[in-house]
Amino acid sequence: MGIDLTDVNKVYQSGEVEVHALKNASLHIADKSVVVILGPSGSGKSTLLNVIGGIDRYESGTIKVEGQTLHELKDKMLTEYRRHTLGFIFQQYNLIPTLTVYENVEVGRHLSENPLNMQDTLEKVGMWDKKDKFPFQLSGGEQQRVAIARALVKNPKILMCDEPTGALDEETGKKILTLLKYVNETYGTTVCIITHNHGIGEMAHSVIRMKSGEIVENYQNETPVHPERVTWA
Ligand SMILES: Nc1ncnc2c1ncn2[C@@H]1O[C@H](COP(=O)(O)OP(=O)(O)OP(=O)(O)O)[C@@H](O)[C@H]1O
Repeated sequence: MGIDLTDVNKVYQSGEVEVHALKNASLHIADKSVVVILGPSGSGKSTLLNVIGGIDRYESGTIKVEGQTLHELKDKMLTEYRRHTLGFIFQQYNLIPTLTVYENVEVGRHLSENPLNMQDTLEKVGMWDKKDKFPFQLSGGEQQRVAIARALVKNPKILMCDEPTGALDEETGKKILTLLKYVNETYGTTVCIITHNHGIGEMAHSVIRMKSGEIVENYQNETPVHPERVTWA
């Protein structure tokens, strides 16, 4: 089923000024694919992720995710949708500083009716041996692994990643991308990655490029490379 957008428009009212953040956006994202969304700052990448993620409402058009039409969902159903269908990962990890690694991941588990096993999830991201540490005791790459585990433990169909490697160096960033690819292959999770780093498109099944709120390019990549081999821009 995947994700389908048809003529989606999103306008932000900023004082007197209207910002047309999405202009007639239409696209299809295949189930179980890795999608990279590229574009300059302010081009609408996060807005696209937020409307698909049910964080933000849209003015017109249609978004269908796994057969559900988002604007038809009442608030309660939209909350359920965010909890069960989606996981989110951000550039700044957003871990709770007073909770251990294990406890941070438990937050994700409590949100889901059908969570994955805690130990298995923490082992998959390579953080089981650090489960009793606090975020300040971890490197950036380790914190991002915990954030991935927190999203993953919910057993989501779709993982939305907003600049997941934005705060990381090349070596660590590629390890995180390798982990996201592993999640895609192991669990069949659709992985959407927003980035400024063009090279990351090389690992994707499809690449979307945005400019001034429009999708100006959307192509399939027939030969995705291993994340370790992407050109780091
Ligand atoms: N809550 C908001 N209120 C008003 N304007 C907003 C809001 N969120 C985004 N915008 C505007 O919408 C446009 C698209 O923003 P968006 O964050 O989607 O871009 P982006 O491509 O993700 O940028 P970046 O790469 O810098 O994160 C920008 O002009 C931005 O200023």
